[in-house]
Amino acid sequence: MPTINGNGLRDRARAIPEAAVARLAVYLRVLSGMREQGVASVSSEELSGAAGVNSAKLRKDLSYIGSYGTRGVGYEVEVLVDQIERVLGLTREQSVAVVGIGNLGHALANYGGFPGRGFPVTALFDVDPDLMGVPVGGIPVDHIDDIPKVCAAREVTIGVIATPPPAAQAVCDRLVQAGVECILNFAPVVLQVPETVEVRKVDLAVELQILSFHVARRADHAPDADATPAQRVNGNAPNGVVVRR
Ligand SMILES: NC(=O)c1ccc[n+]([C@@H]2O[C@H](COP(=O)([O-])OP(=O)(O)OC[C@H]3O[C@@H](n4cnc5c(N)ncnc54)[C@H](O)[C@@H]3O)[C@@H](O)[C@H]2O)c1
Repeated sequence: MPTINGNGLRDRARAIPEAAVARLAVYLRVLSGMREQGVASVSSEELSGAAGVNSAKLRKDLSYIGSYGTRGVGYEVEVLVDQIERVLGLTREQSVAVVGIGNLGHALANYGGFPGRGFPVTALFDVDPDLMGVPVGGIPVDHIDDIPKVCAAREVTIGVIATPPPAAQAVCDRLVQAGVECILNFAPVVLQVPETVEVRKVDLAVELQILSFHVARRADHAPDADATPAQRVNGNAPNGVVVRR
């Protein structure tokens, strides 16, 4: 199985489309589970089925990182995990700070799934006096004035913003001034950052709208397009006639 490393890997990583990067992260999650179960090799069909993408797309995605598999054997799980981790920059842990410890911040801080994926939450910040020093998920909440000191001491590389929208830009500026170069923003605002800083925005409402679009489009193309979803599930058209499939 051809592999690439060093500069070659970094050059290739720069050329990978954003959507493929997101799928590589999904393959990594699936492959890590397989590795835990002692699976040594996996076919592209098995991996694509488990990841929920078609196998042609999977092979194309893996070709971006120079992994083509072996006919009749497939991909070596251990090797593929290592390659994807290196392309995604996961060879060292990324320490995460969450700012805004309200409903969302509490959920993120208490979620136990991040450390195992290489993203331990190590710092929490808020402005609410009642929260200062209170442990959430085992980590005491600090005031945002302490962002520079705490982020430096805990080597924070990723800042998660879970504040109300009006506070998000100022919080982002503080994180950037503290040397944090990756921001995951949950607040529904567009953040201004220097070119050296990467921002990803999470908006569940947008995801729901995309789902809604797909459902609506599928319904438009269905033979019983005028039926309600319940009628389609039951096989009944609006006029009470049973639809045959
Ligand atoms: N992206 C999504 O899908 C999604 C989903 C839910 C919520 N949100 C967004 O996440 C944010 C948080 O939502 P929530 O329900 O947890 O709100 P919340 O009101 O429960 O919590 C907000 C927290 O931020 C703190 N805060 C306020 N100003 C601050 C500042 N300047 N610095 C640091 N902390 C500050 C508050 O004290 C509070 O603890 C909102 O912007 C909301 O719109 C996004």
